[in-house]
Amino acid sequence: MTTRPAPVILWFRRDLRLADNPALNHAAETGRPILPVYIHDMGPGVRRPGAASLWWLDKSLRALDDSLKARGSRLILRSGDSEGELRRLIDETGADAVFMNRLFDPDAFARDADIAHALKEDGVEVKGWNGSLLCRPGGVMTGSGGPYKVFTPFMKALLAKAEAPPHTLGPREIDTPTSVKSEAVDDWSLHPDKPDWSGGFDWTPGEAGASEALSDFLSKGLKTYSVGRDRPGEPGSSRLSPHLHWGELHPWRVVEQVRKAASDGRVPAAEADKFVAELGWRDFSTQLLHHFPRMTDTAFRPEYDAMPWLTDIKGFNAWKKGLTGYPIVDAGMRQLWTTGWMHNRVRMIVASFLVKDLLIDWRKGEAWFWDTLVDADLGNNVQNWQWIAGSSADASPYFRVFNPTTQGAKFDAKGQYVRRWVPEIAALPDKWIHAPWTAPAEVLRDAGIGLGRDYPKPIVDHGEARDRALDALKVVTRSRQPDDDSDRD
Ligand SMILES: Cc1cc2nc3c(=O)[nH]c(=O)nc-3n(C[C@H](O)[C@H](O)[C@H](O)COP(=O)(O)OP(=O)(O)OC[C@H]3O[C@@H](n4cnc5c(N)ncnc54)[C@H](O)[C@@H]3O)c2cc1C
Repeated sequence: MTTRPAPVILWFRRDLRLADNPALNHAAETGRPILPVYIHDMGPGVRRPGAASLWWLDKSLRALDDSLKARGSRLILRSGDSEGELRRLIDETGADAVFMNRLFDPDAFARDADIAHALKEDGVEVKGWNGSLLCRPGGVMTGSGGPYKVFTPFMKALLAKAEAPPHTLGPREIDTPTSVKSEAVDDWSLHPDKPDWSGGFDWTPGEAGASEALSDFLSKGLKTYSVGRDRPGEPGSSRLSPHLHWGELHPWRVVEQVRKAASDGRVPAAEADKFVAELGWRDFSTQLLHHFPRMTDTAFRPEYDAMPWLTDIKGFNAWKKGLTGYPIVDAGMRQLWTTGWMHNRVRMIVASFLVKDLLIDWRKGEAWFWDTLVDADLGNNVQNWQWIAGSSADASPYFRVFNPTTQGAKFDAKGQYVRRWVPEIAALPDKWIHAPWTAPAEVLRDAGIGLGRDYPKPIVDHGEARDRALDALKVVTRSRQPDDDSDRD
């Protein structure tokens, strides 16, 4: 009688795909049965996903299960403490190996290291790979051996050193023992219900949805990406962020396809390069957080923790609800709430408004984004919020204050974006769409708008708020001079 070899546990986390999945490929190479498992661990230690992320997870797990079933396998679902559930599965099945793609967020990384250490002590083989970044943190370091703190040299070094792994589709058949019990995703209540505000989430989570989004972008937005990515009223960016966050496609596949579009002459090379550079911010943010884990809660530049933030509950609520009286800010916050996503240019504008015009701590904004974004990602969210606050490593200086009116006029000149998300002022002519309070009384009357009745008057005067922010900054540093509007590039 032949005994079945001990299975390998394939621990899925934020790598919810079968193609280009190093842990899956290595598990398949062992020739042993594979136990694909996802553990829903909402315990302390690692930041829990926000509500919009859980919405995504719900759908992505179902899609992954379908893909596994098509290969003769299935996704085993367990909930509870990660180490405890892995041990339970090991006891139940006799598995003696755990393969995973690494998470690089500091808390998850530390937890996984503890789990690996403990399991190895008990004779279990534990192995991890990079399946989510162009280059694992630490893969490129400065000449003096430290982590990069400035984006441009980081990206240059990354592109010079890191190599795309070969494209793989994963095994055609996956042998998974049928006797192992799984929980049901329905029982996890990941989809919001009190209230269910996800009616406007127009996304297709999962590997197939990610491929579709990439194809769509290659044939449309990429051609004019460098300009289009800054036009919130047009579909100019890839919208790949939630797919990338959940690991539904490998970033190197994205880079390869984008570069191929350029080498085939379908898009200008400069557009492809610009896109790859933006994608690099994802690696940059993650490696920064990995090397400086305190960044999740404290300013990268510690002097910024002395900022005299205000507790402005009314202002914070107006910001969250999209009722600040600044149309581009309100449009962004409503897009976020309705769709679980916000355009990058507008993320910068609304973040600057919160941190500078309202003088509210960036951590409050980061937490709101964390709960409401389908692409909420610790490295990207924390790094970008600190970038806006001026406290990150390679940050926009604090004295650069985004002017919501001129930003709106520049990047949403015809007001398409604002009209879509702030319909109560849609009838205003373009000239006043980004500053309704400056419109003459008869223009407002003709457009049927009563300011303060149909749409709020600005909750702060931007000029005064800017001066107040710069005053507050004096607490932090007296060495910099005030400047005007900021553009990231
Ligand atoms: C305050 C603030 C908070 C943010 N929070 C997040 C977050 O939680 N999760 C997140 O994925 N992005 C975050 N971003 C970055 C950026 O806004 C989004 O990645 C982008 O809007 C996603 O849309 P896209 O996929 O169409 O981007 P594209 O322009 O098509 O870019 C392609 C990919 O590159 C990466 N990327 C692009 N810009 C950035 C950037 N500035 N930083 C890091 N990666 C980038 C993303 O993975 C993105 O999907 C934040 C930006 C700001 C200003």
